[in-house]
Amino acid sequence: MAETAKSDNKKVEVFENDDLAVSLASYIADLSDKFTKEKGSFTVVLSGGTLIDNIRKLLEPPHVNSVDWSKWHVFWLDERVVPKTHEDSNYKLAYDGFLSKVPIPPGNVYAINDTLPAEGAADDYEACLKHLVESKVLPLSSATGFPKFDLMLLGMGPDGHVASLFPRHPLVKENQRWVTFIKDSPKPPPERITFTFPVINSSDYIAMVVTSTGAGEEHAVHTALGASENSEKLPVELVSPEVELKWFLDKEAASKL
Ligand SMILES: O=C(O)[C@H](O)[C@@H](O)[C@H](O)[C@H](O)COP(=O)(O)O
Repeated sequence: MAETAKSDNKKVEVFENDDLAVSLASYIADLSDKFTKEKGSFTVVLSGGTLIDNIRKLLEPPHVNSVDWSKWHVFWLDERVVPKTHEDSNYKLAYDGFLSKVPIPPGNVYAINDTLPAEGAADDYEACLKHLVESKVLPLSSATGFPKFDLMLLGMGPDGHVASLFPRHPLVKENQRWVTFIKDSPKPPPERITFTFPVINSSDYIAMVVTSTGAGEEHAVHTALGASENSEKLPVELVSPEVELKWFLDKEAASKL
């Protein structure tokens, strides 16, 4: 389990078996503790996909009892435009697998408005973030002017996408909006809302969690962390938070490094 500092704020760790989930839970719990002590709250952004399963160890001792869940504020990096009860909903995935099992105040869980079409849902989520800036739950980054989250938990698709920001899609370059929408996502379902890169990169900490699904994640990991010569960067290569980017890789995802 060698740790390699790839640059000043980037760390890469490779794990076997359950070690990834154990280490990721400790990482999240430590940051929860740090931010709760420093500012009385912890703002966490979830992804869909395999991420919720990978944070499962937070539901076990010691973390389930020691984390101050009442201080958590939970957001989504991206969400599918479907009802919250739908099998494709990232909210449902997180609720069933995580949120229903910890005492986070329901008012601190910021889900998409699932009664709106994609464009309206993105506007609504951005308005929700603006309200939280006004009420001082979210600060603005002094470096970028975009909202600053404490920790974002990212997954990565085999094509190198993060959130719902896909390779060669114009949304990758969006630099005004905080939250935007996509109606032609190459990964189904097609309609989603997503945080934009300026918001992603204004966060303090990002955990990039990649566990192989057998779909070829190791190639995008190699492009992002190996000696890639590609001129056009994959979305995952554009991730650059303000304090620390930490990669959690399983052996298969790291097999081409
Ligand atoms: O709504 C989604 O599809 C997810 O939020 C998505 O952005 C996910 O994080 C990546 O696609 C990685 O997915 P896996 O973890 O399943 O590889």
